[in-house]
Amino acid sequence: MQIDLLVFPRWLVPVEPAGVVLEEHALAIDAGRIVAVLPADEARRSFEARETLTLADHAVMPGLVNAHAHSAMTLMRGIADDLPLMDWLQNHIWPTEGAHMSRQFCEDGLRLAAAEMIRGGTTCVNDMYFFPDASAAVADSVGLRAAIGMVVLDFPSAWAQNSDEYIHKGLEVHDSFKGNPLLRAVFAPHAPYTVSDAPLRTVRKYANELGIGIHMHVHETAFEVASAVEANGKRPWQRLKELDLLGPDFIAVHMTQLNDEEIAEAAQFGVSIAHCPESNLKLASGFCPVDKLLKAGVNVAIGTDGAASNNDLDLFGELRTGALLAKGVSGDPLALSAPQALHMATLAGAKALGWEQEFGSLAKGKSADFIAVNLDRAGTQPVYNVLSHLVYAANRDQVTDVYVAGRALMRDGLLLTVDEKAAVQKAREWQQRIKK
Ligand SMILES: CSC[C@H]1O[C@@H](n2cnc3c(O)ncnc32)[C@H](O)[C@@H]1O
Ligand SMILES: [Zn+2]
Repeated sequence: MQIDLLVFPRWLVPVEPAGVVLEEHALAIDAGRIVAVLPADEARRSFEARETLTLADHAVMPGLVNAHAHSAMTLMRGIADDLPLMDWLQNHIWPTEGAHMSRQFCEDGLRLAAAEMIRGGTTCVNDMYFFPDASAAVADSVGLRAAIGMVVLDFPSAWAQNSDEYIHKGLEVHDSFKGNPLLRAVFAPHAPYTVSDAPLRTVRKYANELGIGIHMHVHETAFEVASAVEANGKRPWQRLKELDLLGPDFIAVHMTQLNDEEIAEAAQFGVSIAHCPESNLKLASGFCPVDKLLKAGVNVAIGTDGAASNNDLDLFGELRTGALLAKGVSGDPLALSAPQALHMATLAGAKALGWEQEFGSLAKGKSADFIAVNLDRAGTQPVYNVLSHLVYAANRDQVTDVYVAGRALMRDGLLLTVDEKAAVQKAREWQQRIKK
Protein backbone atom coordinates (compact mmCIF):
# COMPACT_ATOMS: atom_id res chain seq x y z
CA MET A 1 0.00 0.00 0.00
CA GLN A 2 1.30 3.47 -0.91
CA ILE A 3 1.33 6.03 1.87
CA ASP A 4 2.82 9.47 2.46
CA LEU A 5 5.27 8.88 5.27
CA LEU A 6 6.93 6.15 7.33
CA VAL A 7 8.71 7.20 10.53
CA PHE A 8 11.27 4.84 12.10
CA PRO A 9 12.32 6.24 15.48
CA ARG A 10 14.63 4.61 18.01
CA TRP A 11 11.84 4.92 20.60
CA LEU A 12 8.13 5.45 20.00
CA VAL A 13 6.21 6.91 22.94
CA PRO A 14 2.49 6.67 22.16
CA VAL A 15 1.51 8.16 25.59
CA GLU A 16 -1.50 5.87 25.65
CA PRO A 17 -1.28 3.22 27.06
CA ALA A 18 0.62 5.11 29.77
CA GLY A 19 4.22 4.15 30.33
CA VAL A 20 4.62 2.22 27.07
CA VAL A 21 7.78 2.67 24.98
CA LEU A 22 7.96 0.84 21.67
CA GLU A 23 11.28 -0.05 20.06
CA GLU A 24 11.76 -1.33 16.51
CA HIS A 25 8.40 0.18 15.64
CA ALA A 26 7.19 2.58 12.95
CA LEU A 27 4.53 5.20 12.49
CA ALA A 28 2.71 4.97 9.14
CA ILE A 29 1.07 8.20 7.99
CA ASP A 30 -1.20 8.98 5.09
CA ALA A 31 -3.30 12.05 4.27
CA GLY A 32 -2.36 13.63 7.62
CA ARG A 33 -3.45 10.65 9.72
CA ILE A 34 -1.73 7.79 11.48
CA VAL A 35 -2.76 4.71 9.54
CA ALA A 36 -0.74 2.26 11.69
CA VAL A 37 1.65 1.94 14.61
CA LEU A 38 3.41 -1.33 13.91
CA PRO A 39 6.67 -3.30 14.12
CA ALA A 40 9.30 -1.80 11.80
CA ASP A 41 9.83 -4.94 9.70
CA GLU A 42 6.08 -5.29 9.19
CA ALA A 43 5.91 -1.61 8.18
CA ARG A 44 8.61 -2.17 5.56
CA ARG A 45 6.68 -5.14 4.18
CA SER A 46 3.22 -3.53 4.23
CA PHE A 47 3.82 0.01 3.06
CA GLU A 48 5.60 1.84 0.30
CA ALA A 49 6.12 5.38 1.51
CA ARG A 50 6.68 8.50 -0.59
CA GLU A 51 8.96 9.67 2.21
CA THR A 52 10.82 7.86 4.98
CA LEU A 53 12.08 9.48 8.15
CA THR A 54 14.72 7.50 10.02
CA LEU A 55 15.32 8.92 13.47
CA ALA A 56 17.97 6.62 14.86
CA ASP A 57 18.68 8.51 18.10
CA HIS A 58 15.27 10.00 18.67
CA ALA A 59 12.15 9.53 20.74
CA VAL A 60 8.98 10.23 18.78
CA MET A 61 6.00 11.28 20.85
CA PRO A 62 2.73 13.21 20.41
CA GLY A 63 3.10 16.97 19.93
CA LEU A 64 2.87 18.99 23.13
CA VAL A 65 -0.34 20.83 23.94
CA ASN A 66 -0.06 24.22 25.60
CA ALA A 67 -3.35 24.37 27.51
CA HIS A 68 -3.05 28.05 28.40
CA ALA A 69 -1.13 30.81 26.67
CA HIS A 70 -1.35 34.46 25.71
CA SER A 71 0.93 33.85 22.75
CA ALA A 72 1.34 37.40 21.48
CA MET A 73 2.66 38.47 24.89
CA THR A 74 6.07 37.33 23.63
CA LEU A 75 6.44 41.00 22.63
CA MET A 76 6.37 41.91 26.35
CA ARG A 77 8.81 39.23 27.50
CA GLY A 78 10.91 40.63 30.34
CA ILE A 79 9.11 43.95 30.46
CA ALA A 80 8.26 43.61 34.16
CA ASP A 81 9.53 40.89 36.46
CA ASP A 82 9.65 39.98 40.13
CA LEU A 83 6.21 41.34 40.95
CA PRO A 84 2.96 39.89 42.30
CA LEU A 85 0.13 39.34 39.82
CA MET A 86 -1.99 42.43 40.35
CA ASP A 87 0.95 44.85 40.50
CA TRP A 88 2.39 43.21 37.37
CA LEU A 89 -0.95 43.39 35.53
CA GLN A 90 -2.28 46.76 36.67
CA ASN A 91 0.92 48.79 36.71
CA HIS A 92 2.88 47.25 33.85
CA ILE A 93 1.07 44.87 31.49
CA TRP A 94 -2.33 46.50 31.13
CA PRO A 95 -0.84 49.99 30.57
CA THR A 96 1.47 48.58 27.88
CA GLU A 97 -1.40 46.70 26.26
CA GLY A 98 -3.53 49.85 26.51
CA ALA A 99 -0.92 51.92 24.71
CA HIS A 100 0.18 49.45 22.02
CA MET A 101 -2.54 46.89 21.36
CA SER A 102 -3.44 46.42 17.70
CA ARG A 103 -4.05 43.66 15.18
CA GLN A 104 -0.43 44.10 14.04
CA PHE A 105 0.87 43.65 17.61
CA CYS A 106 -1.05 40.39 17.89
CA GLU A 107 0.08 39.11 14.50
CA ASP A 108 3.74 39.90 15.12
CA GLY A 109 3.63 38.59 18.70
CA LEU A 110 1.98 35.37 17.64
CA ARG A 111 4.42 34.78 14.78
CA LEU A 112 7.33 35.16 17.21
CA ALA A 113 5.53 32.81 19.60
CA ALA A 114 4.91 30.32 16.80
CA ALA A 115 8.62 30.12 16.05
CA GLU A 116 9.37 29.51 19.73
CA MET A 117 6.53 27.04 20.20
CA ILE A 118 7.29 24.96 17.12
CA ARG A 119 11.00 24.89 18.00
CA GLY A 120 10.03 23.58 21.45
CA GLY A 121 7.71 20.83 20.22
CA THR A 122 4.33 22.49 20.77
CA THR A 123 1.79 21.46 18.14
CA CYS A 124 -1.37 22.87 19.72
CA VAL A 125 -2.00 26.01 21.74
CA ASN A 126 -5.07 27.10 23.67
CA ASP A 127 -4.73 30.85 23.29
CA MET A 128 -6.42 33.76 25.04
CA TYR A 129 -5.69 37.22 23.69
CA PHE A 130 -6.99 40.31 21.95
CA PHE A 131 -7.61 40.22 18.16
CA PRO A 132 -8.39 36.50 18.00
CA ASP A 133 -8.93 36.96 14.26
CA ALA A 134 -5.19 37.74 13.97
CA SER A 135 -4.27 34.74 16.13
CA ALA A 136 -6.37 32.47 13.93
CA ALA A 137 -4.83 33.86 10.74
CA VAL A 138 -1.24 33.41 11.99
CA ALA A 139 -1.88 29.94 13.45
CA ASP A 140 -3.40 28.94 10.12
CA SER A 141 -0.51 30.37 8.12
CA VAL A 142 2.16 28.57 10.17
CA GLY A 143 0.22 25.31 10.40
CA LEU A 144 -0.17 25.17 14.18
CA ARG A 145 -3.26 23.62 15.70
CA ALA A 146 -4.97 26.19 17.91
CA ALA A 147 -7.95 26.79 20.13
CA ILE A 148 -8.59 30.47 19.62
CA GLY A 149 -9.93 32.30 22.67
CA MET A 150 -12.91 34.54 22.09
CA VAL A 151 -11.84 36.90 24.82
CA VAL A 152 -14.48 38.55 27.03
CA LEU A 153 -13.90 41.46 29.41
CA ASP A 154 -16.06 44.11 31.07
CA PHE A 155 -13.61 46.84 30.09
CA PRO A 156 -12.74 48.28 26.67
CA SER A 157 -9.65 47.51 24.63
CA ALA A 158 -8.48 48.07 21.08
CA TRP A 159 -10.37 44.87 20.17
CA ALA A 160 -13.83 45.62 21.66
CA GLN A 161 -15.60 48.25 23.70
CA ASN A 162 -17.82 46.23 26.02
CA SER A 163 -18.66 42.64 26.89
CA ASP A 164 -21.45 42.42 24.28
CA GLU A 165 -19.06 43.50 21.56
CA TYR A 166 -16.39 41.06 22.76
CA ILE A 167 -18.89 38.22 22.56
CA HIS A 168 -20.27 39.15 19.16
CA LYS A 169 -16.91 39.82 17.57
CA GLY A 170 -15.73 36.51 19.04
CA LEU A 171 -18.65 34.71 17.45
CA GLU A 172 -17.77 36.27 14.09
CA VAL A 173 -14.24 34.94 14.48
CA HIS A 174 -15.68 31.52 15.35
CA ASP A 175 -17.76 31.59 12.15
CA SER A 176 -14.80 32.70 10.04
CA PHE A 177 -12.83 29.47 10.46
CA LYS A 178 -15.64 26.95 10.71
CA GLY A 179 -14.56 23.88 8.77
CA ASN A 180 -10.83 24.47 9.33
CA PRO A 181 -9.72 21.18 10.93
CA LEU A 182 -6.83 22.78 12.86
CA LEU A 183 -8.69 25.69 14.42
CA ARG A 184 -11.39 25.74 17.04
CA ALA A 185 -12.93 28.65 18.92
CA VAL A 186 -13.21 28.66 22.71
CA PHE A 187 -14.87 31.35 24.85
CA ALA A 188 -12.25 33.09 26.96
CA PRO A 189 -13.82 35.22 29.69
CA HIS A 190 -10.68 36.59 31.29
CA ALA A 191 -11.28 36.08 35.03
CA PRO A 192 -13.98 36.29 37.70
CA TYR A 193 -12.70 39.75 38.70
CA THR A 194 -12.91 41.23 35.17
CA VAL A 195 -16.17 39.73 33.85
CA SER A 196 -19.55 40.32 35.48
CA ASP A 197 -22.47 37.92 35.79
CA ALA A 198 -24.51 39.00 32.75
CA PRO A 199 -21.80 38.32 30.11
CA LEU A 200 -20.92 35.07 31.86
CA ARG A 201 -24.55 33.96 31.49
CA THR A 202 -24.46 34.91 27.80
CA VAL A 203 -21.22 32.96 27.36
CA ARG A 204 -22.81 29.87 28.92
CA LYS A 205 -25.89 30.22 26.69
CA TYR A 206 -23.85 30.41 23.45
CA ALA A 207 -21.42 27.74 24.64
CA ASN A 208 -24.36 25.34 25.09
CA GLU A 209 -26.02 26.31 21.83
CA LEU A 210 -22.89 26.08 19.71
CA GLY A 211 -20.94 23.38 21.55
CA ILE A 212 -18.03 25.72 22.31
CA GLY A 213 -15.72 25.36 25.32
CA ILE A 214 -14.97 28.01 27.96
CA HIS A 215 -11.46 28.93 29.13
CA MET A 216 -10.96 31.24 32.14
CA HIS A 217 -8.39 32.21 34.78
CA VAL A 218 -9.82 31.02 38.12
CA HIS A 219 -8.47 31.19 41.68
CA GLU A 220 -5.05 32.30 40.53
CA THR A 221 -4.11 33.93 43.84
CA ALA A 222 -5.25 34.07 47.44
CA PHE A 223 -5.83 37.80 46.92
CA GLU A 224 -8.35 37.06 44.12
CA VAL A 225 -10.32 34.73 46.37
CA ALA A 226 -10.16 36.98 49.46
CA SER A 227 -11.25 40.11 47.57
CA ALA A 228 -14.16 38.25 45.95
CA VAL A 229 -15.29 36.99 49.35
CA GLU A 230 -15.08 40.54 50.68
CA ALA A 231 -16.97 42.02 47.71
CA ASN A 232 -19.61 39.31 47.03
CA GLY A 233 -19.55 37.13 50.12
CA LYS A 234 -18.52 34.09 48.08
CA ARG A 235 -15.51 32.48 46.50
CA PRO A 236 -15.22 32.86 42.70
CA TRP A 237 -15.59 29.08 42.23
CA GLN A 238 -18.95 29.22 44.06
CA ARG A 239 -20.06 32.12 41.87
CA LEU A 240 -19.08 30.28 38.67
CA LYS A 241 -20.92 27.22 39.94
CA GLU A 242 -24.07 29.27 40.55
CA LEU A 243 -23.75 30.74 37.05
CA ASP A 244 -23.71 27.18 35.69
CA LEU A 245 -20.29 27.69 34.15
CA LEU A 246 -18.66 24.56 35.53
CA GLY A 247 -18.84 21.51 33.28
CA PRO A 248 -16.74 19.22 31.05
CA ASP A 249 -16.40 22.07 28.53
CA PHE A 250 -14.82 24.38 31.15
CA ILE A 251 -11.05 24.90 31.48
CA ALA A 252 -10.09 26.56 34.76
CA VAL A 253 -6.61 28.07 34.53
CA HIS A 254 -4.24 28.20 37.52
CA MET A 255 -6.47 27.04 40.41
CA THR A 256 -3.85 27.55 43.08
CA GLN A 257 -6.46 28.14 45.78
CA LEU A 258 -8.64 25.08 46.19
CA ASN A 259 -10.21 23.48 49.21
CA ASP A 260 -11.07 19.78 49.33
CA GLU A 261 -14.73 20.46 48.54
CA GLU A 262 -13.76 22.40 45.40
CA ILE A 263 -11.44 19.59 44.31
CA ALA A 264 -14.29 17.11 44.66
CA GLU A 265 -16.56 19.44 42.69
CA ALA A 266 -14.01 19.87 39.91
CA ALA A 267 -14.11 16.07 39.49
CA GLN A 268 -17.88 15.93 39.79
CA PHE A 269 -18.43 18.62 37.13
CA GLY A 270 -15.75 17.18 34.85
CA VAL A 271 -13.91 20.51 34.73
CA SER A 272 -10.38 20.46 33.25
CA ILE A 273 -7.58 22.42 34.87
CA ALA A 274 -4.77 24.17 33.01
CA HIS A 275 -1.86 24.10 35.43
CA CYS A 276 0.79 26.79 34.79
CA PRO A 277 3.59 25.93 37.24
CA GLU A 278 6.25 28.40 36.13
CA SER A 279 3.95 31.42 35.89
CA ASN A 280 2.52 30.56 39.32
CA LEU A 281 6.02 30.28 40.76
CA LYS A 282 7.33 33.47 39.19
CA LEU A 283 4.37 35.58 40.32
CA ALA A 284 4.36 33.72 43.65
CA SER A 285 0.67 33.08 43.04
CA GLY A 286 0.46 29.79 44.94
CA PHE A 287 0.56 26.08 44.18
CA CYS A 288 -2.02 24.11 42.25
CA PRO A 289 -2.67 20.85 44.18
CA VAL A 290 -1.99 18.66 41.15
CA ASP A 291 -1.51 15.42 43.07
CA LYS A 292 -4.81 15.79 44.92
CA LEU A 293 -6.60 16.76 41.69
CA LEU A 294 -5.26 13.73 39.81
CA LYS A 295 -6.17 11.44 42.69
CA ALA A 296 -9.70 12.91 42.63
CA GLY A 297 -9.89 12.05 38.91
CA VAL A 298 -9.67 15.60 37.53
CA ASN A 299 -8.23 16.11 34.04
CA VAL A 300 -5.15 18.32 34.57
CA ALA A 301 -3.43 19.78 31.51
CA ILE A 302 -0.36 22.03 31.44
CA GLY A 303 0.24 25.53 30.08
CA THR A 304 2.91 28.18 30.02
CA ASP A 305 0.72 31.28 30.44
CA GLY A 306 2.19 34.28 28.59
CA ALA A 307 5.88 34.89 27.99
CA ALA A 308 5.63 38.05 30.09
CA SER A 309 5.02 36.03 33.25
CA ASN A 310 6.91 32.80 32.53
CA ASN A 311 9.13 34.04 30.64
CA ASP A 312 9.08 31.49 27.85
CA LEU A 313 6.74 29.17 25.96
CA ASP A 314 8.79 26.07 26.72
CA LEU A 315 6.61 23.07 27.55
CA PHE A 316 9.64 20.83 28.20
CA GLY A 317 10.62 23.26 30.93
CA GLU A 318 7.06 23.28 32.21
CA LEU A 319 6.93 19.48 32.28
CA ARG A 320 10.02 19.27 34.44
CA THR A 321 9.01 22.12 36.74
CA GLY A 322 5.48 20.72 37.02
CA ALA A 323 6.69 17.24 37.90
CA LEU A 324 9.17 18.51 40.51
CA LEU A 325 6.71 20.97 42.00
CA ALA A 326 3.99 18.34 42.42
CA LYS A 327 6.41 16.28 44.48
CA GLY A 328 7.48 19.24 46.57
CA VAL A 329 3.93 20.45 47.22
CA SER A 330 2.55 17.02 48.13
CA GLY A 331 5.66 15.83 49.97
CA ASP A 332 5.40 12.65 47.91
CA PRO A 333 8.12 11.70 45.39
CA LEU A 334 5.58 9.48 43.64
CA ALA A 335 3.40 12.47 42.79
CA LEU A 336 3.16 13.29 39.07
CA SER A 337 5.37 10.51 37.71
CA ALA A 338 7.07 10.91 34.32
CA PRO A 339 4.30 9.00 32.45
CA GLN A 340 1.66 11.12 34.20
CA ALA A 341 3.50 14.33 33.32
CA LEU A 342 3.74 13.30 29.64
CA HIS A 343 0.02 12.53 29.64
CA MET A 344 -0.63 15.95 31.14
CA ALA A 345 1.31 17.72 28.36
CA THR A 346 -0.37 15.79 25.54
CA LEU A 347 -3.60 13.84 25.90
CA ALA A 348 -4.92 15.78 28.91
CA GLY A 349 -4.54 19.02 26.93
CA ALA A 350 -6.41 17.53 23.99
CA LYS A 351 -9.12 16.30 26.36
CA ALA A 352 -9.46 19.70 28.00
CA LEU A 353 -10.23 21.08 24.54
CA GLY A 354 -12.68 18.27 23.77
CA TRP A 355 -10.32 17.22 20.97
CA GLU A 356 -8.90 13.96 22.35
CA GLN A 357 -10.39 11.81 19.59
CA GLU A 358 -8.27 13.76 17.12
CA PHE A 359 -4.80 14.10 18.72
CA GLY A 360 -2.81 13.83 21.95
CA SER A 361 -1.57 10.25 21.52
CA LEU A 362 -0.08 8.20 18.70
CA ALA A 363 -2.72 5.73 17.61
CA LYS A 364 -4.30 4.52 14.41
CA GLY A 365 -6.89 6.98 13.09
CA LYS A 366 -5.52 10.00 14.94
CA SER A 367 -4.12 13.10 13.31
CA ALA A 368 -0.36 12.86 12.73
CA ASP A 369 0.66 15.50 15.31
CA PHE A 370 4.04 14.32 16.55
CA ILE A 371 7.52 15.47 17.46
CA ALA A 372 10.99 13.94 17.50
CA VAL A 373 13.46 14.53 20.34
CA ASN A 374 17.13 13.73 19.79
CA LEU A 375 18.45 12.03 22.91
CA ASP A 376 21.98 11.58 21.55
CA ARG A 377 23.38 14.43 23.64
CA ALA A 378 25.54 14.46 26.72
CA GLY A 379 22.63 15.56 28.90
CA THR A 380 20.40 12.66 27.89
CA GLN A 381 22.81 9.70 27.90
CA PRO A 382 22.79 6.89 28.80
CA VAL A 383 19.14 6.05 28.16
CA TYR A 384 17.85 3.69 30.83
CA ASN A 385 14.40 5.15 30.67
CA VAL A 386 13.16 7.32 27.80
CA LEU A 387 10.12 8.64 29.68
CA SER A 388 12.37 9.77 32.52
CA HIS A 389 14.62 11.66 30.08
CA LEU A 390 11.72 13.36 28.32
CA VAL A 391 10.49 14.80 31.62
CA TYR A 392 13.57 15.20 33.82
CA ALA A 393 16.55 15.62 31.51
CA ALA A 394 15.72 16.68 27.94
CA ASN A 395 15.26 20.28 26.93
CA ARG A 396 13.45 22.00 24.10
CA ASP A 397 16.60 22.41 22.00
CA GLN A 398 16.60 18.66 21.48
CA VAL A 399 13.36 18.79 19.47
CA THR A 400 14.36 18.27 15.83
CA ASP A 401 11.13 17.53 13.96
CA VAL A 402 7.58 18.75 14.39
CA TYR A 403 4.55 17.62 12.42
CA VAL A 404 0.91 18.71 12.60
CA ALA A 405 -1.68 16.70 10.67
CA GLY A 406 1.15 15.12 8.70
CA ARG A 407 2.63 18.45 7.64
CA ALA A 408 6.23 19.17 8.63
CA LEU A 409 6.57 22.47 10.51
CA MET A 410 10.18 21.74 11.45
CA ARG A 411 12.57 19.23 9.86
CA ASP A 412 15.96 18.48 11.36
CA GLY A 413 15.93 21.75 13.28
CA LEU A 414 14.83 23.89 10.35
CA LEU A 415 11.60 25.85 10.68
CA LEU A 416 9.59 25.45 7.49
CA THR A 417 6.54 27.66 7.98
CA VAL A 418 7.81 30.64 9.98
CA ASP A 419 10.43 33.13 8.88
CA GLU A 420 12.17 33.30 12.26
CA LYS A 421 14.58 36.08 11.27
CA ALA A 422 11.72 38.29 10.13
CA ALA A 423 9.74 37.52 13.32
CA VAL A 424 12.75 38.45 15.47
CA GLN A 425 13.27 41.67 13.53
CA LYS A 426 9.63 42.66 14.12
CA ALA A 427 10.09 41.94 17.83
CA ARG A 428 13.06 44.34 17.90
CA GLU A 429 10.93 47.02 16.24
CA TRP A 430 8.18 46.54 18.84
CA GLN A 431 10.78 46.86 21.59
CA GLN A 432 11.81 50.25 20.16
CA ARG A 433 8.18 51.43 20.05
CA ILE A 434 7.23 50.13 23.50
CA LYS A 435 10.31 51.29 25.40
CA LYS A 436 10.59 54.75 23.85
C1 LIG B 1 -7.99 39.65 27.68
S1 LIG B 1 -6.69 38.86 26.92
C2 LIG B 1 -5.84 38.15 28.27
C3 LIG B 1 -5.45 39.15 29.31
O1 LIG B 1 -4.88 38.38 30.35
C4 LIG B 1 -3.76 39.05 30.82
N1 LIG B 1 -2.94 38.09 31.56
C5 LIG B 1 -1.78 37.55 31.20
N2 LIG B 1 -1.35 36.70 32.14
C6 LIG B 1 -2.29 36.69 33.10
C7 LIG B 1 -2.44 36.03 34.30
O2 LIG B 1 -1.52 35.17 34.77
N3 LIG B 1 -3.52 36.27 35.06
C8 LIG B 1 -4.45 37.14 34.65
N4 LIG B 1 -4.37 37.82 33.50
C9 LIG B 1 -3.31 37.60 32.74
C10 LIG B 1 -3.16 39.63 29.60
O3 LIG B 1 -2.24 40.61 29.89
C11 LIG B 1 -4.39 40.12 28.88
O4 LIG B 1 -4.73 41.41 29.30
ZN1 LIG C 1 -3.07 33.56 31.71
